[in-house]
Amino acid sequence: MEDEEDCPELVPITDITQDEKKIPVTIITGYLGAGKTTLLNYILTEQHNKRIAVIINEFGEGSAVEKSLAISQAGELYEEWLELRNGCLCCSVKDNGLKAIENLMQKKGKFDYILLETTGLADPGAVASMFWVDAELGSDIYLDGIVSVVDAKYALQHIQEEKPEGLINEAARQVALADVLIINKTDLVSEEKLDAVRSAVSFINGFVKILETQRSRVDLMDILDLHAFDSLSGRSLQDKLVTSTGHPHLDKSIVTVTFEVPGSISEENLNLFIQNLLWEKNVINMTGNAMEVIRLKGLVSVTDKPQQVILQGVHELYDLEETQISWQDSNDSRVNRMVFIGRHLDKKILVQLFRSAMKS
Ligand SMILES: Nc1nc2c(ncn2[C@@H]2O[C@H](COP(=O)(O)OP(=O)(O)OP(=O)(O)O)[C@@H](O)[C@H]2O)c(=O)[nH]1
Ligand SMILES: [Zn+2]
Repeated sequence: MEDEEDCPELVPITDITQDEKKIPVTIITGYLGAGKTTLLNYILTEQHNKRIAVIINEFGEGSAVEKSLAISQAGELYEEWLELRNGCLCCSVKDNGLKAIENLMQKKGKFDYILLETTGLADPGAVASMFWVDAELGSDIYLDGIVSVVDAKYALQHIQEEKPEGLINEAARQVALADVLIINKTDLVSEEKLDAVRSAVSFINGFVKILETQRSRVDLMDILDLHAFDSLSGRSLQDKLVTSTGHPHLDKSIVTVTFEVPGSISEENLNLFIQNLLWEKNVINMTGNAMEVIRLKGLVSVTDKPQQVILQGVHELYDLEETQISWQDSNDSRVNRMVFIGRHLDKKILVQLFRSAMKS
């Protein structure tokens, strides 16, 4: 009979969702040696009012000992959760962070934020995706944002490095996926160099918020609680679209493309449009290359839906979510606003395809 007390019927579903506080996760990514661990160390030793759980990736063998020394101060590598003086929790792992997060969930209540460092060569998109595919994880935590750290001295070199045909440069990919970008080690470069890094980065990702640091010293407020994936309100996206400058198309590099098309699209056609792009990869540009979308964001008007719908995509995965805002209440008449970050993107073709998907 005890089981019946937990029966879902006894508790209104709305109460469950309101009571369950999901824990935000921020992914810290960036090229080898850019300053990710320095950032996490800084956060772990600063006084702040958050209880942050940090997962540090120790993939690069060389620096592993040095890092753990810095944090544990015991000179030992550890894989268990370690409680620090300022209330934070820390764990270093050798493989992917998923297992560490699962272990961490057993300590629920001891922390209210998770920071996850990916290895320097990791594709943060794959890590981000895991929050969408793992339903069990998804009920406890949510992805708040992706922070990328670049090395001011080597960023240009890393970003511009040519990869063999078909491969995307991972440094550029990390910039493309970032919600916040930290240009670290500014002490090592001239103002001119810093300018060049700044423009290279905004060329790739027209929406990224840029911070410039030494020793990864950031204001926590600038990197936490971004709600980059859940509260992309119609207004903020519109503001972004208005202020963004059109970036010229350049083959072989990652660029940002945005458009706005008034009207509505059926859910079915919207899914087809996205799937052709993300899954089938059969959308071709003028030079015959398949468009490759790394990051996709949108505010769409779906036929027969009174609410605004938010579209979020990272690589092959995407998600359509109805917002609380209905089109009637907002001052906007129905319009679709889309942002694509990726390679071989052609705005004209994307708009044409979207328009024809609206008609059919
Ligand atoms: N000059 C200078 N050095 C820095 C700065 N920030 C970090 N470093 C140094 O850069 C090196 C790499 O920093 P980490 O924080 O370990 O970099 P990481 O991104 O975690 O490196 P991986 O985990 O190997 O990818 C360390 O020796 C740091 O002390 C900075 O602002 N200026
Ligand atoms: Zn690191």
